[in-house]
Amino acid sequence: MIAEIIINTTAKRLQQTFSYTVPDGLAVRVGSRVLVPFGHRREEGIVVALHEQLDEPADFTLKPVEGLLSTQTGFQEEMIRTAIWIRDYYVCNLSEALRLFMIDKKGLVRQEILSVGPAAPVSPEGRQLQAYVADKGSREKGSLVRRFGRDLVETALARQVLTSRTYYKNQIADKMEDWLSFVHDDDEDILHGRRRQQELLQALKEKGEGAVSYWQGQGYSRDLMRRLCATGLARWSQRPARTTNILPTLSGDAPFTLTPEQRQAVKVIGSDEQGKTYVLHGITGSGKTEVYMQLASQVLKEGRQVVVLVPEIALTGQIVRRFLRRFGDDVVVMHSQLSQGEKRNNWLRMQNGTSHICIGARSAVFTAAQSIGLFIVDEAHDSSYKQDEAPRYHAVAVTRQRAAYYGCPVILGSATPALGDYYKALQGDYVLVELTERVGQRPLPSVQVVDMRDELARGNYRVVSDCLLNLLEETLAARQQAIILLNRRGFSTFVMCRKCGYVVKCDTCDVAMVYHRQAAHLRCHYCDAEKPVPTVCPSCGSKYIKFFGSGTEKVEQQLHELLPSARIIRLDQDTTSRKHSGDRIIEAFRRHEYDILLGTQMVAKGHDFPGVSAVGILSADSLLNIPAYWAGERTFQLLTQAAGRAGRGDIPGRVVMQTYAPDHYVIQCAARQDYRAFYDQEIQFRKELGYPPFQEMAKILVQDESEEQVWRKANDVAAALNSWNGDHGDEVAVIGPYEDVIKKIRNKYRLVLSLTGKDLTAIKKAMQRIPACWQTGVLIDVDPV
Ligand SMILES: Nc1ncnc2c1ncn2[C@@H]1O[C@H](COP(=O)(O)OP(=O)(O)OP(=O)(O)O)[C@@H](O)[C@H]1O
Ligand SMILES: [Zn+2]
Repeated sequence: MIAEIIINTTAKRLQQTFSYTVPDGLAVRVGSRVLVPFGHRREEGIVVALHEQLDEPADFTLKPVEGLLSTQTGFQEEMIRTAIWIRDYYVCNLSEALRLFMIDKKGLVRQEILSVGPAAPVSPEGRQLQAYVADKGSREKGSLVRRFGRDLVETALARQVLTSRTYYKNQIADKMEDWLSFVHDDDEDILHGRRRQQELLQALKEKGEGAVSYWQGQGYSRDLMRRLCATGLARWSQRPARTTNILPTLSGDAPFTLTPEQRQAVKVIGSDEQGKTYVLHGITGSGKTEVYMQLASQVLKEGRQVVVLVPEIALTGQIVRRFLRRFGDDVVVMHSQLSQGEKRNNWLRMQNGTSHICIGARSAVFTAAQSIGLFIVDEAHDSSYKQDEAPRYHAVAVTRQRAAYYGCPVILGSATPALGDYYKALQGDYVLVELTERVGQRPLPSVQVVDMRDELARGNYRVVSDCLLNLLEETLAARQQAIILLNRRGFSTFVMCRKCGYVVKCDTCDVAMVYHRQAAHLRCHYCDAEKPVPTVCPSCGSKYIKFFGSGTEKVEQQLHELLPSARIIRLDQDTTSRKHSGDRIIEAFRRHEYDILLGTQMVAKGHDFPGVSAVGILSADSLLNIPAYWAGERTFQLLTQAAGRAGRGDIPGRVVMQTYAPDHYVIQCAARQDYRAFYDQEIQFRKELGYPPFQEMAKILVQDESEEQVWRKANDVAAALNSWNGDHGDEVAVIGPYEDVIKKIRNKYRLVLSLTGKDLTAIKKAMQRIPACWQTGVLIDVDPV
């Protein structure tokens, strides 16, 4: 048997496959991680294909695969296929794509184990060393070197007093947890008079087993459990831990009786037989989560697994908790704050089928599995599903690839579906399923658009309009809660000298620095560099330094002045940098320990706070002015989602949207929360201008510290692409290079090239082989967002 192997490295020149023979008896399959000789070294390889023999006879002898590594965390064939698709679609290395599926990327550890050799020692020290090894058994070389010194150990090896063998293993320790399981209750009588132990035994019998921490939560002490185990009726053991950092209250949570629309959605998606993609367009508060959960439980009954993607785990703790409450131990939660060992445990639980639901942010799309029966992408329009480093994949696209293999459906849930997804649903490529009403016939909030130009004309220079101030006062008086959205953090957005016009910029990026009052410095939002707050102009020395623009910090201060009794909490990158802090802020607000939640787009992410009856959007058009074709779509989504946080309890919601462009169709449609009207208008523009979904797009970013080099590199790329394009009937529009919106970040100049065409498959394939595209500093981004 011949194995085609890819070396686990990102070096471009090693991206081809290499052939090795497979020794008899070595259980190598497609997806195995193996150890192979490579040059003078040993490397980790991944088997991507197996053949009976070579296609063409080789003019050299093939080396054999030396051994299997980490049989547990190998790849399934489906993963290899998906990785190959990612390489071809996103133009990256195969090993980069394969690494996405790996839980222990750098797990390969070399170990030299020494045992007693055939030769007799000559020196007394040698005798001592050999006797020690004979007594203790084989030892790791390092530990013997520490004890006896390197010279002695090396000499013993050279003289064969000791022999050595090399092992490679994956060095990630399993994190264990204590478990309690039921054994039998035949001679239950021995518990006579010990009521609590009897109760525990009964509970155990019903549930079968559970983590010790779970039983503690049920009110049984560890001591009691130990005593029960001493009787032999129950067993105490250790297992790889399941790790959910969001405290699970494992108490059961019963399904709701579905609304007719929810029932219809469950019926349509639940009877899928062809593995279609469903756009679940449900307005805010229409109960999409319940639809997900009932479909998930159907899939579980068939013994298959479910993958649930959520935008950002810290901000979407609520949906995670709902799944945990309903499905308990069957859920693993994947997020970036887990340790390697914890991630590995979760990964293994999915791989061996101990758990059936994997819920997590973007990268959870790569979870291992036995057999996946459903993929759910919540808030599928969210931009966090796109990875912004290589490979620049989109989780929705990966989901569809994997689902095609498993023949299972994909649900793209959102109140504001991505334009491209909705288009495909209308075209019939996807299936559109709609929830048009809020649960409990609650109305959508009423929205008032405030023209900030009028405010200014009336002499109100504050960030908060009179109209919003009134709404907030009424809300607080009624003991309700409010959310305020401002998509800009910090205190002031830039600092300028009024005498000479000097703006304080970052030293390494071509952007103005933002004043952070609490931290008392200026900060660059691109590289996080800091500078002291100037008191005189660094350029002309005048003292007419002025702070312009308002961020969340400033609004917080103004609100305190306007509403002195209000309890206000801020949610933005600055207040959520510490572990779990985002989740804590959100939960404290839910418990009504605060009246106003103020923050960046984080406040608009799927939260379900029944106490919120008012929402204020301070600058509805801030995103609209970004020079990108998706600016309108992003703005509509943000506004509609933010507005949708209001009125999810018993009191109808009210929203104030402040803008300088009240007549803009995006603002108008968002105010009416009319997705379809927005879609009809926007799709028309996209069609006229040839943007996605009518054309495919790719962006190439070229970076270099030298302005001259960056132009040279970018021109090389452009020349190569144009020449390919010319040979192929100019089927792709190659635009650029031109300067990026931000000319320089972290001292690197940035140029952009953009490619558009009906079908970019061919040019992408060519790019894999064009050297100019693989220069350092050249980043290829397919379907950029
Ligand atoms: N059938 C039902 N009966 C009663 N309550 C329900 C039902 N379905 C969902 N709910 C409740 O309705 C509320 C809104 O549901 P959910 O948060 O799932 O909405 P959503 O569609 O995800 O909204 P958004 O897109 O705004 O995040 C939740 O508090 C949920 O518990
Ligand atoms: Zn900077």
